[in-house]
Parts: sequence; C-alpha cells; structure tokens
Amino acid sequence: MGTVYRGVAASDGVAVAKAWLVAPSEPSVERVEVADPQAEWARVERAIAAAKEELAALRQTALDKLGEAEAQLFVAHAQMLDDPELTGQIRQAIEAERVNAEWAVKSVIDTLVGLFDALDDEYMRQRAADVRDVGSRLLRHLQGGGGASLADLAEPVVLVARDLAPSDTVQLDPAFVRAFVTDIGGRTSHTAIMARSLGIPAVVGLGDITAHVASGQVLAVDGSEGLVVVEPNEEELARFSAQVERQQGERSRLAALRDAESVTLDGRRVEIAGNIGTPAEVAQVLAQGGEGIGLFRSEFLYMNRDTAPTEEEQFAAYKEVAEAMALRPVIVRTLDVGGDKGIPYLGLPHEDNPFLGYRAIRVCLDQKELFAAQLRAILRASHYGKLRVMFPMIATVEEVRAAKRELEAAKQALREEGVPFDEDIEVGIMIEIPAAAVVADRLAREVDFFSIGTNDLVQYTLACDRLNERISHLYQPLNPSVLRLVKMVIDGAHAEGKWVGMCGELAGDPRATAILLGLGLDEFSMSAGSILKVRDVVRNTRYEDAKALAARALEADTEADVLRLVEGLRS
Ligand SMILES: C=C(OP(=O)(O)O)C(=O)O
Ligand SMILES: [Mg+2]
Repeated sequence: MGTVYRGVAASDGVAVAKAWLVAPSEPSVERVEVADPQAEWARVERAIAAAKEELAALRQTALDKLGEAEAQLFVAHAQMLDDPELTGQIRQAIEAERVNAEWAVKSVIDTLVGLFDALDDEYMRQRAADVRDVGSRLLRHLQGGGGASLADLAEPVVLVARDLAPSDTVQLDPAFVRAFVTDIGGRTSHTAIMARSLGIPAVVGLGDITAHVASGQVLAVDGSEGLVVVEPNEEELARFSAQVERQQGERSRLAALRDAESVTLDGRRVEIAGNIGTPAEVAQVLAQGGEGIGLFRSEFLYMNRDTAPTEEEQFAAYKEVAEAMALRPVIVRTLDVGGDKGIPYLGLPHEDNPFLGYRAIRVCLDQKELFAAQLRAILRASHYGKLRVMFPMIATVEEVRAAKRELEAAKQALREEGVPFDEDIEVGIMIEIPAAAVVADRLAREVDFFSIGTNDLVQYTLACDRLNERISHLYQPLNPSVLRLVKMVIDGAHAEGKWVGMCGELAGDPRATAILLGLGLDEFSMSAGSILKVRDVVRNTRYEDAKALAARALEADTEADVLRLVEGLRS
C-alpha cells in the first residue's frame, strides 16, 4: 500500500501523475575563493539578464491570463534586478571577499530578507518574500539555468509545494498540472480558490508533505476527500485510474449543461453566477455557462502596485467586465482591504487582530476620497451594462446608510457633470459578519439585495481563522449555527421583498446546494469551475424535497449530521 496523507480538500477531482517538487529546499551554496573576481561578476551579469528575460515572459503570461494588476508583480521583480544598490552590494561582496558569485548573491539576499523580516510589518514581509523570490531566480540561473521553471513542464505532474507563490500559480497549465498538493493553506486560501477556478484538483494544509515526497514518485490525489497516496500499489492505482476515467466522462456530461437553465425539477429558478478578481476571468465564467458575475473582488485592482488605481483605470476595468457580460448582471464589490488582504500603500496600521480591525467598508468610510473615486468609476461604468454595487463587511445599519450617502454624493456629482450612469443601479451588501445576519430584517430595508459571504461568516461565527490549518476541523460551513444564520438572512430579506445571493465558497459546494435551495437562496455565485456541478444538482433536485432537507439540517446537532442528511438525499 502507498503511504496515505490527509489534508484539506481544496479543489475537487482525482489525478494520478508523477510528483514535481516546486522549489525544492534551496540549492546548497558553498563559499569558494576565486582567483578572478571579474569573471564571477560577469557570471552575475549574465544571470541577471537571463532572469530578466524570464520575468518579461512571466509578465506577458500574467497579462494574458490574469490582467494588469498581477503582471505588475513581475515588473517590480525585474526592477529589483536593476537596482544599483542590490547589484552594487553583490559586486562588492565578490570583489572584497574574492568569493564565488553564488555565495555573494546568497549572502546579500539573506541579509536583506533578514532586515525586512525583522520589521514585523505586513508590507515588509511581502517585500522579504519578493526579495527571496528574486534571489532564488538568480541563484537558479547561476547554477546552470532555468531547469526548475514550471513553464518547462512537458509531461503531466502533480505539483508538490510548501505553498504556491504568485509566480508559480500564474504559470499553471491544466494540461500538465494534473493536481497540486501543499504543506500550508486552507479551503479559502488564495491557492485553493485559484485551483478551483482553474479546475485543478488540490489538497492543501498537508503539514509537511514536501518532506515526504521526492520528484518522480507517483502520487494519487483525491481533491474531494483531501487525500494523497504516495507510490500507490497496483490495486490503488487501478481504483484511482477508474475514478479518473469516470471523472472525464462526468466532465463531458456536465459540459452539455452550459446553456441549460438553472431550474429545479419542480420549476424553481435560481441564478448561478461566477466570482472574479480581474476582467480577464470573465472568459472562464462565460465558458462555464455563468449567468452573471455575483462577485467582482475589486481589491485585486489595487494589489501589486505602489499607488491606488485611478478613477479612469477602475472605470476601464469595470466597463470591460460590464460589456463582456453584455446585459448579464455584474456585482462589483467595493474595496475589501485588510484582514488577509494587505495593500501596503494604503498605510493600514499593524494590528494584533486584523480580521477584527480597520478593514473594508471601515477603511472606505474613513478614506472618503479613495471611496469616492471607486464609486464614481462603478457608476460611470454602469452606463455600459448591468452593474450592481455591493459593500463588504457591513456590521451595522449606520454603515449602510453612510455608504449609501457616499454613493448618492457620487451620483449627484456625476449628474452635475452631465456624465451618464444607471440611475437605478441596485445596491447591496455582503452579509459576512454575524451581527449583520442577526439584524438582516432591518438591513433589508436599506438595500436591494444581500450576498452572503460565508468565507468570513464561518470564521466569525465559529471564531476560527479561515487561514489557520491547525483549526481547520472547526471551520465548518455546514455547521447548523451557520445554517441558522443563513436562514435568518434569507427570511429577513424575503420579508422585505429583497433577493439573496451567496458568494462565499459554500455557494460552490455541490453538497450544500440542496440545503441552500431549500432555505430559499435566490442566487449562487462561485469559482467558474463549480458552476456546472451546482447547476447539475439544482436540475436534479425537487424544491419541495430541498425545503424538507433544509428544515432537518437546521435541527441537526453537528455538521457531520448535516452531511449525513445530504448523503441520504443523494443516494
Ligand atoms: C466572498 C467573501 O469574501 P472574501 O472571500 O473576498 O473575503 C466571503 O467572505 O465569503
Ligand atoms: Mg469576505
């Protein structure tokens, strides 16, 4: 039998392929005295040129696949290699100590990383990670070239990594990357969300899988169960291969649902939409038959750059999405910064409890100019499609009123300037804080719709950090406590004639679909890769049965009991 490891099921699907260790433990670098320091420096110059070429290619890939914001990261890395401060220190180390290039690069990079790390500040830690990334790239080129680059993959593999850096994820080609498994991360970490949107099976939070696997070993991965089998025996291999085949058949069956209606057997219609972070992701949502965009995480436009995007830049991005979706609805969520989403130039202070701190709507209501630029951009773009605006992290009725006042002020200014926008643009809020769920009946009077953000709602309800794998057993989206809150939200909105969507990861979990239908959810928004699976469940469920199931789930004692109820309905 192969050795079995269990982690967090992050992205559905099974795969069998050889392991490929990403950035295996740093190549060892020895200190060697050299006779010709000039020749060593020339080696560094060649390595820098090669690294910059590689970064330019990465930037182009990021631009094509993800958009300008992500591409900026690679520009920043290339700039670091041009920084005379950095290159000067490397050169000096070579000349003064008469040491080999590798040693000089490693010691300069290590010192810099140490300095940044010691500052205990989110921005500086990110800088440290960037410097480390640039340093490893340089070392790789000094030690004989780009052999370890993911872009060079030529056969199907399972990636094995501590975590995946942006420069890794951007290169993932589903044709070669059959699955990935990582030491750290939870179901809602960015790596996991990325895996689901690419439709790649993944298991994360495995602890130290990188220490137990060598490149070339065969791995069988079950992303739905969170299982990894290292060197499976024949019997296991046969079982997994049969599953892979079934999965391929299932994929073609689901593809036929691309243009089908999202309607239950007894006629209840819901909307199934996609979540995106950049305009480039719209294509994936449309390819999977998404009926709208239920969440455009606008903060991605603000990341990996040194200043906030201007009103014009934002306008262009929102307009692009509005037009690409034609008249299908698009919900733009205003800036959700803070917590796990750092944006250094906004000058957010260091906080002991960032998830309970200065973030999202709290920042926007405080930094009014930042907010106004975004609201103007969204309103202007609303003229070109069917945009809706949504405020994140609402805890109180006053916050909604204050946010709406800012929106009204932006509208008034545009009217005075004669700039066209959709006067009837719908306004909604995220329900992701338990306080908001509890007073949903009151909040419903203030807005046109709600969208439930279960990623945060679950962490706040169970007091369980969504990124902490040590307590991932407590991160229970189907815990009856969460379901009861969801019910309060839906009932509160419906009583006021308002509709309710869900854009947290639970909306894309087919195990939850029948319960959410039964609770009365009107719109489901998820990673593109889940759309067809959820539509399939909707089309095979009777609304009347779903209501009965939901009623029983609300009375269950535990999440495990809820899951057993779901299994009962399915079998
Ligand atoms: C959709 C959500 O927002 P994010 O994951 O961006 O915090 C959520 O909290 O469920
Ligand atoms: Mg959230």
